Amino acid sequence: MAAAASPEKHFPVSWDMFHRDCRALTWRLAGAGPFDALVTVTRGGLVPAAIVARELGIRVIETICVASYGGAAGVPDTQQGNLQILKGVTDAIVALGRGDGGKVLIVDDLVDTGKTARVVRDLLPKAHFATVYAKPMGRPLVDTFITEVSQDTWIFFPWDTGLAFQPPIAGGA
Ligand SMILES: O=P(O)(O)OC[C@H]1O[C@H](OP(=O)(O)OP(=O)(O)O)[C@H](O)[C@@H]1O
Ligand SMILES: O=c1[nH]c(=O)c2nc[nH]c2[nH]1
Ligand SMILES: [Mg+2]
Repeated sequence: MAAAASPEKHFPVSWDMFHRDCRALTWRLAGAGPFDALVTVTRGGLVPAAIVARELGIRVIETICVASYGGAAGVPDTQQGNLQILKGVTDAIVALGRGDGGKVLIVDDLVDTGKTARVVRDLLPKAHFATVYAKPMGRPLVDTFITEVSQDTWIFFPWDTGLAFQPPIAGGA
């Protein structure tokens, strides 16, 4: 199944909300550890990974670099294309993620269709997958998340947005 072609609902997330939700995620993860390494799915996973790693005291951090959404200039990247792994993880992390003597935590900002999570899971099948937000299609692929939004909702992260004038509701906005 594909992602919602043109998400109807908006879920804007402020920096404060995001920080609070990442802390809540960490509380939920505390019982699932301890973790020997954290793998963050770039780029969206980088911000929650920094917060979760700080809270859980994880210092071994690796990236898996994946790209799949690419929109036209000036609009959100709501269309998912072919998923590309631009950089994988080291053999040592792959061994840990297969359950060889340690525990790996994967962190991403959200799971939507689950396409990204499936590719990362195939690489690290025994790792614990955590996202801050989840949509129904991708939810079965993650072990821990904090907030679920509907499939036709687009989540707007603070690093993708800024303050802007909002027309009054009475004007038909
Ligand atoms: O469940 P899916 O439908 O696969 O979508 C989820 C992925 O999409 C976004 O990443 P994106 O590929 O847009 O790159 P980015 O992290 O660099 O923004 C998001 O950060 C997740 O990694
Ligand atoms: O900023 C984003 N918001 C979303 O809802 C989403 N889904 C996939 N990729 C996404 N990126
Ligand atoms: Mg991403």
